[in-house]
Amino acid sequence: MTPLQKSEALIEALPWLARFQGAVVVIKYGGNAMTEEHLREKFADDVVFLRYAGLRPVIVHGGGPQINAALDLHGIASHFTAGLRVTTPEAMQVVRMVLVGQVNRDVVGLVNRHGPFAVGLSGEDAHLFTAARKHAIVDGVPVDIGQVGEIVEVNPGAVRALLADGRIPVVSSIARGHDGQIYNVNADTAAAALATALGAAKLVVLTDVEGLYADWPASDKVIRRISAGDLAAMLPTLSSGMVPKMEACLHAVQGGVPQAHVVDGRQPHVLLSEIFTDEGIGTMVLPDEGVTP
Ligand SMILES: Nc1ncnc2c1ncn2[C@@H]1O[C@H](COP(=O)(O)OP(=O)(O)O)[C@@H](O)[C@H]1O
Ligand SMILES: CC(=O)N[C@@H](CCC(=O)OP(=O)(O)O)C(=O)O
Repeated sequence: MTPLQKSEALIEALPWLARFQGAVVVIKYGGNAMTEEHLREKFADDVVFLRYAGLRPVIVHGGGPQINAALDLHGIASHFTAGLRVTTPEAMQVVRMVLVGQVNRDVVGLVNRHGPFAVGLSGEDAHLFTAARKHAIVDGVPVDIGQVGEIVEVNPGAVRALLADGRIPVVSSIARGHDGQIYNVNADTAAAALATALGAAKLVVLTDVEGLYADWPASDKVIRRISAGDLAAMLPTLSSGMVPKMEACLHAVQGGVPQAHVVDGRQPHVLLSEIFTDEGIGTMVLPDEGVTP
């Protein structure tokens, strides 16, 4: 690249830099998107770039595959119902240990190679997330899935204080209940709840597929834009991990977040491509009035 091309690439970002100056962007970093070392470093570079560019990034991380590995090691069987891990009390201890003690630390460490930015939080801290026991709905019938929580209250004060101090909050999706128990919350759900509570300008969900496939697994045609109404109609047809993910995007947009994106975390620098270009990366969910047919 010549110096002129470099300058042109930078200046192309000007409209987005102006638009998102000071904006809070909540980034859901999925466990499947963090399996390769070189991609993890690029992800952290992107987040720090956003911070220096004047945005206020907040990371909510997952860790599904990392939890699976630890449960296997402990000889604890685990399965998913409607995209949610059935969580026994003994599995809950492992989930918390892996998310808060391992994955959170790894993400904080990657970001902090660049300076004193990242501060890790569990959703339990300062009552960030309060949850109630959630039941999965299978064929219209509520099914008990153990210590899985749905978020009933978000108290984002601690996150706001960190943002005001120029930090990058890194949040694990564990919540406390009014009943004193701890709950395992799907990380997409947690990210959407936090994006809504913070009045974020965007929710960006990094996963291991290109976006929402129109007719998965029969075809890999990616839906580029979808309205909240059309997504609500499509939800009952979705399977596995896409159920909580798309439900989360829908709730964020219905809760006032102007746009939610599902993007491919296996693509290097996908976060910068999404925020600073008009290339149509992944799937964008918009409020009903925001989608032109
Ligand atoms: N319609 C769909 N479009 C894309 N992926 C789908 C769809 N339905 C199910 N999936 C599956 O959902 C997975 C993503 O969910 P999940 O594994 O929970 O990701 P993450 O760990 O990033 O949260 C994809 O890898 C894919 O196998
Ligand atoms: C209730 C529930 O399913 N919790 C998830 C929490 C982690 C998560 O969501 O991780 P990913 O984003 O990598 O899928 C779990 O136990 O796997």
